[in-house]
Amino acid sequence: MARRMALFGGSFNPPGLHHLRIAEVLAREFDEVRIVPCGPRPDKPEVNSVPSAFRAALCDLTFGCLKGAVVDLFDLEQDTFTRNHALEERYQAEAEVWHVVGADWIEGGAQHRSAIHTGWEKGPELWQRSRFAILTRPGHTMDAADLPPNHVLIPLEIPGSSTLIRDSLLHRRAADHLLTKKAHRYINRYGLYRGTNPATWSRGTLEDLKCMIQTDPRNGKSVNWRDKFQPHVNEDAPDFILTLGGDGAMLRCIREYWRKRLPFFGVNAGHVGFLMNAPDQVFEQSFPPTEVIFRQLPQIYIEMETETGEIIQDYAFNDAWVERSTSQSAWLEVKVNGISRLPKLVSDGALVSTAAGSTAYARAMGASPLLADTPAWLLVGSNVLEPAHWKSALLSSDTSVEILNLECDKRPTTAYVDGVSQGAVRSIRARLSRAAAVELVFLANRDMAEKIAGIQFMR
Ligand SMILES: Nc1ncnc2c1ncn2[C@@H]1O[C@H](COP(=O)(O)OP(=O)(O)OP(=O)(O)O)[C@@H](O)[C@H]1O
Ligand SMILES: O=C(O)c1ccc[n+]([C@@H]2O[C@H](COP(=O)([O-])O)[C@@H](O)[C@H]2O)c1
Repeated sequence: MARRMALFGGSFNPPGLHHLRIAEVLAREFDEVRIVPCGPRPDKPEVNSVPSAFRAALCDLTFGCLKGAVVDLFDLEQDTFTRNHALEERYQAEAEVWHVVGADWIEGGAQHRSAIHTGWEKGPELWQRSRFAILTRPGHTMDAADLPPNHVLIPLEIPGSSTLIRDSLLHRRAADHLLTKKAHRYINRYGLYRGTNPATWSRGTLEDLKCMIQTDPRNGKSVNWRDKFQPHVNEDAPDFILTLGGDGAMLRCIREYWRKRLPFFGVNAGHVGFLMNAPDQVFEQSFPPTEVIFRQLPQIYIEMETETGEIIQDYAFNDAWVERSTSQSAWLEVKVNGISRLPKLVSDGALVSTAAGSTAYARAMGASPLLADTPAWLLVGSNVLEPAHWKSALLSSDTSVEILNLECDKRPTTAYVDGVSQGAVRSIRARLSRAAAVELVFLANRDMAEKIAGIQFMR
């Protein structure tokens, strides 16, 4: 029998407990539930009220632990709305696709006047030929004559809507019974849906919370520290991730676990530890610390074109770069927002870095470090021969950058993402991600801002 996929699209603005309950029922009925939060949509302008990165995190936080559920962040990352007919085409090679909709979408179906007929692209055609999983919904009576030809009925009595959640949050009414605990905590941290601009950092606490621990097996100090923190571990339901090691260990940990959307609290067992907290300060107070600062930091979204023309996507927390693979210097072209700004860059390579990563390789290559919440990122050349004296550029958050190898055969280049080799590439395209962000946590009096001050004023 074919694998059956429930395609559960929606604005999930925000995703609530009602959505999770629905997804749990779907996960019992289908082999997979593919959850697709939509990007900007002409029929739902309110989805733009909260930046996509927050909506993406909330979807991961709400559905991430549900077995059989997969959250597809494509639309949020690409800032688009993929219509259901296109989603069906995208997924049909993987499974038999069933479009999930609430009963509100099929009212008037018998007269070919349902919202699917009138509001979906190719609606009438899909109505006839596609498969639908119809959810009964309190407040919406369902007439059997309105059902589409190929359907399964999922009888539910789950009250709730995102409109109600948004309204409760806006008017400062309790919403904890409408959201998962993790999503509620996250919404409060960044002041989402309050009618004001969301924050990118906030003060808070880790007190009484449980963690999962990641150590660096090659770092004895980090492995020895594990026992100290063992009483605070709950591997099954952690509230934050405790990383013991250096910045490299933190980068590896972020690469592996960022989709858990849990805050990362690092304790430095390495050298620089820019992404980490200092061990003496952590050990001198109770654990988990009562006063901390949470910072939501964007990742870089990267598309790399390999030598065979394949496009590979990835995310970088600190930086991504292209480097010469042989003794020949690299000849690169750099385009910014599609405009060729450096038609021929002769160098060892070129790097893009987030503000959070600006204290690492970007700084070593001569760029100024940026405060972590600077709404900007960096492009930096490595050992630049031509154009003489060009070193780096500060980029605004909505800038896209393309680095192209002008002589792939004679002067091959390799790409690196957060220090991990991605093999030979012809080009990379990069911009700040709209869907991938990471939360780092610092002791309140030793936050990242304080560390930057230390670098800038040589302390
Ligand atoms: N309580 C519910 N019972 C059954 N179906 C629901 C319920 N809430 C939402 N749905 C269905 O889930 C899908 C995604 O919903 P969506 O994200 O738009 O949620 P919503 O809570 O209805 O949002 P909003 O209130 O912003 O319109 C839609 O097909 C919708 O009909
Ligand atoms: O395909 C379309 O043109 C189309 C237009 C509007 C809505 N939809 C789908 O309808 C579903 C429910 O949407 P909503 O508004 O309740 O979030 C969801 O899967 C959307 O992708 C689809």
